[in-house]
Amino acid sequence: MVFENIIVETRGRVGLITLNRPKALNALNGALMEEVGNALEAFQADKGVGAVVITGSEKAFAAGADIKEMAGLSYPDTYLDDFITRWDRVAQARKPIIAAVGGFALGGGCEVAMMCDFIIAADTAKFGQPEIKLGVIPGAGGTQRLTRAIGKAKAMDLCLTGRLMDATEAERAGLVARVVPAAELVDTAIKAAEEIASFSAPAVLLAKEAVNRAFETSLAEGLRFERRTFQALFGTPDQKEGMGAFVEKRKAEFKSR
Ligand SMILES: CC(C)=CC(=O)SCCNC(=O)CCNC(=O)[C@H](O)C(C)(C)COP(=O)(O)OP(=O)(O)OC[C@H]1O[C@@H](n2cnc3c(N)ncnc32)[C@H](O)[C@@H]1OP(=O)(O)O
Repeated sequence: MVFENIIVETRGRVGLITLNRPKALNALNGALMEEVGNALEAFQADKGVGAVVITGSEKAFAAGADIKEMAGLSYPDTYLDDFITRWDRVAQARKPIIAAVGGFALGGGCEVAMMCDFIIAADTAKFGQPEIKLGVIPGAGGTQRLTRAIGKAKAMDLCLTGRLMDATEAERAGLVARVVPAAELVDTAIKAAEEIASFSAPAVLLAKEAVNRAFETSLAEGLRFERRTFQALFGTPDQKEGMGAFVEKRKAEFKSR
């Protein structure tokens, strides 16, 4: 598969997608997002890949949706084409995705990072939803995922003022899982993804599904889903291997079965 706006590689059992429109600070145009969706689908089909990392450049993870591409659109254009629906391929991916964010993650950039399962940020990262300065509001989850991640007060602050939040504040607020020195960003994310990929794939995918349930359903429903999923995993050879290896004081060798 040939990609023009992203670089796609595998590192061991990790799929790595690097957003690569440096002159536009990785502004997310239709072509780039189509390529990201296609790369994720290819990684989904590849049994050798257990987790994915999406990253950008040192200066920008992504400075948002491509304003130049959107500027001339009318309401019927945006409503009928609904281009952001195509971005949902990130949120709908079944394998875990880590966003490794350095530099700007603004507007759609912050939203794509939030579609991933967790964010590891460089100490240089800056997050924001500055759409208000463009006369619009976030359109790819910024008012919803951000509010669930950091709460109403901070989400309102960011969406209404358009101010940026640095990595320390983002970690304190709960948007970011870890902050690391910029030089260690991609290696740290790949190491975390490698660790995830070394576990039992059914357990990993179900853990992702169960955590996501917490955002979509009541506590009682979520707990029921978690309990049934936990119980079902006792039907897998990997549960026997994982617990057997602990008892026998050896490293588990999961077969994803
Ligand atoms: C998802 C939805 C529905 C909406 C959105 O995401 S709306 C977009 C939200 N993002 C923004 O509003 C950020 C826009 N960018 C900036 O404010 C600045 O570029 C910056 C603060 C991130 C960086 O400023 P800096 O002075 O360091 O760099 P620039 O000269 O401004 O940018 C370099 C180069 O990149 C182009 N660029 C940057 N962001 C975008 C973008 N979102 N869309 C299209 N192009 C972008 C910028 O125009 C410049 O290129 P040119 O010199 O060729 O114009």
